[in-house]
Amino acid sequence: MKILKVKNYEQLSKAACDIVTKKIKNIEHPVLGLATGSTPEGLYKCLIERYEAGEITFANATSFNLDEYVGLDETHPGSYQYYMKDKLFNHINLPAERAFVPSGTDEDLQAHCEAYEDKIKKAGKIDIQILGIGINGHIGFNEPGTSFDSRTHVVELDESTREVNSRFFNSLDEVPTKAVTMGIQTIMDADEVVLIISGENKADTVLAFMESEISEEFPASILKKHPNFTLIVDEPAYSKVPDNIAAE
Ligand SMILES: O=P(O)(O)OC[C@H]1O[C@](O)(CO)[C@@H](O)[C@@H]1O
Repeated sequence: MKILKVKNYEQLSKAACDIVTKKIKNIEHPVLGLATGSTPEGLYKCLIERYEAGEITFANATSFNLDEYVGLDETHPGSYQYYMKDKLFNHINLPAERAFVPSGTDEDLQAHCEAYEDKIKKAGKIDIQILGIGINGHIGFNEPGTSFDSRTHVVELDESTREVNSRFFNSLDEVPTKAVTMGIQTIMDADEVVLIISGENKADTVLAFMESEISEEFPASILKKHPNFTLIVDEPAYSKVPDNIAAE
């Protein structure tokens, strides 16, 4: 595990943007694994700026998003399809037919999950997977207790996750109870994984991550076993980690 400690959210977004930019420039047909939530917004702004400046192109890229709420389609402002269009896809030249986000409205969600895995396989592999983390250690929507062997599947969301994410909805009642998410094994199969964590409200989560044994009770802990994993964390998020916890 490599840890990149940076001062603030701006530097965190730039550090993640530099890593993704390098991949895009060095790989002929890059396959990007993308995340939603508040944390990657700065990364997406930076990628848009570099695209607009002519520094990078997404013409040969493919992307796969981590997750989507069950029951929300792309017209719902709380859906991740809407988020991705709004925050990134509408502003770059990534071909729409290669910008994959799981569907939360497919009639046969089980078949959809299997087809999503097949699409990733067909694309080769995910070259770089961007991740955020939930306060309970979830990655994608893989809540505590999810098998490390899991592939894309339908999950029941933890109440704590629904509460935290209710800020994107008018009320808690509107937050779906289920989601489709890439599995933990799907994430671990990526060539490179970058976890970005920012802000004081994630300080307990970062401490729990740093102290965690590898356990399905704290899904992100498995990332410590990934051969090419970088944690990018800002000072407020790292503020509770004592000096005696070694950062490799
Ligand atoms: O960046 P945020 O908004 O804290 O979200 C953290 C994580 O939660 C999710 O949005 C799912 O709840 C993940 O996809 C994301 O990485």
